[in-house]
Amino acid sequence: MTTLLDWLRAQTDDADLGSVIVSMAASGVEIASVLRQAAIKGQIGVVGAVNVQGEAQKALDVISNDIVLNQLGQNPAVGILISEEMDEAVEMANQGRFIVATDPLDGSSNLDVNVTVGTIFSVLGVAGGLLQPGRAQLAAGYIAYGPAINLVLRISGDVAVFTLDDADQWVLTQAKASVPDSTAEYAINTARDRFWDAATTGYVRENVAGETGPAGKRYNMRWVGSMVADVHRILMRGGIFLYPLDSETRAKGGRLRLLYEANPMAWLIEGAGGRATTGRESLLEVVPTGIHQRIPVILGSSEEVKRVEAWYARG
Ligand SMILES: O=P(O)(O)OC[C@H]1O[C@](O)(COP(=O)(O)O)[C@@H](O)[C@@H]1O
Ligand SMILES: [Mg+2]
Ligand SMILES: [Mg+2]
Repeated sequence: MTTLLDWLRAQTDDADLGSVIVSMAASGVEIASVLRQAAIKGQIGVVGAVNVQGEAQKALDVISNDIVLNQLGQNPAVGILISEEMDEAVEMANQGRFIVATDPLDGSSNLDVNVTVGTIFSVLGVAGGLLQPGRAQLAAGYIAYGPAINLVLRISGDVAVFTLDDADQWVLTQAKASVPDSTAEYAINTARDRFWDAATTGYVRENVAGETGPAGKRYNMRWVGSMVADVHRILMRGGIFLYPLDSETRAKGGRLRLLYEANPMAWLIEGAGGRATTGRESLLEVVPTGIHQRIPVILGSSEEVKRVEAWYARG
């Protein structure tokens, strides 16, 4: 049995970097426990309400953020925390060498219906400043809270998958996740069809045409609505995920966040042999202009991502 600590020791000589990942993994164990019992404790679907003990109830997004803040606050290696749930970057008292950017609870609209959600994180060096391109990441990962609880990690080599056991230990269950180059499965919110640009519309129409279209094969569509769950499926068996720029999200720059959704997922997908783009440039090359910047995201099996890029290159 290979544990998370065994794997970290083999992956990096930097014990501080390893400790940041251990802190995120510990946050995941705590968040998993909160999610398991949230309905019992009346924490599902209520914000600003008061529970039976008369305590103010906090949304699970906020509870998850507090857990990460507390775990990282105890780690001397962490200098700065950027979170979807906090307007400003927080300078940690320890003034450590690492920045962590996190979406503490991704897919939270799925909580009410007991569908997989996750925690996403990216690790950068403090010396590079807050606005570093994804290519500068030192490590990235996510925790998927599904039927099994998985921690998926990449430092700079292979993408590894761990599963939480009954003793709250992370056990390595896949040493090298690999995204196949080709796929017949795509993920996009098709209810946004009327807002799409020509490239997205063109690509999806070809897929819907299946074996009668230019792709010459039948496709299937899957959309969980939790990026973590959709990306996990792609890491496990291939596929493509699209949250493109559309006429409704254009003014904001997209839907998903660059620092703590797009970049860590792109880092993992590329590490597993896949590809990640905005449609017009490599996601990992984008230099952020703000910590909560949004970005179009297209990632997954390389042949499919290249097909979308070809559509964008047409105009
Ligand atoms: O509501 P839509 O258009 O299906 O968007 C779903 C996307 O939004 C997200 O839920 C955004 O994440 P948060 O839940 O962290 O805000 C992604 O996980 C998911 O891919
Ligand atoms: Mg999210
Ligand atoms: Mg979130």
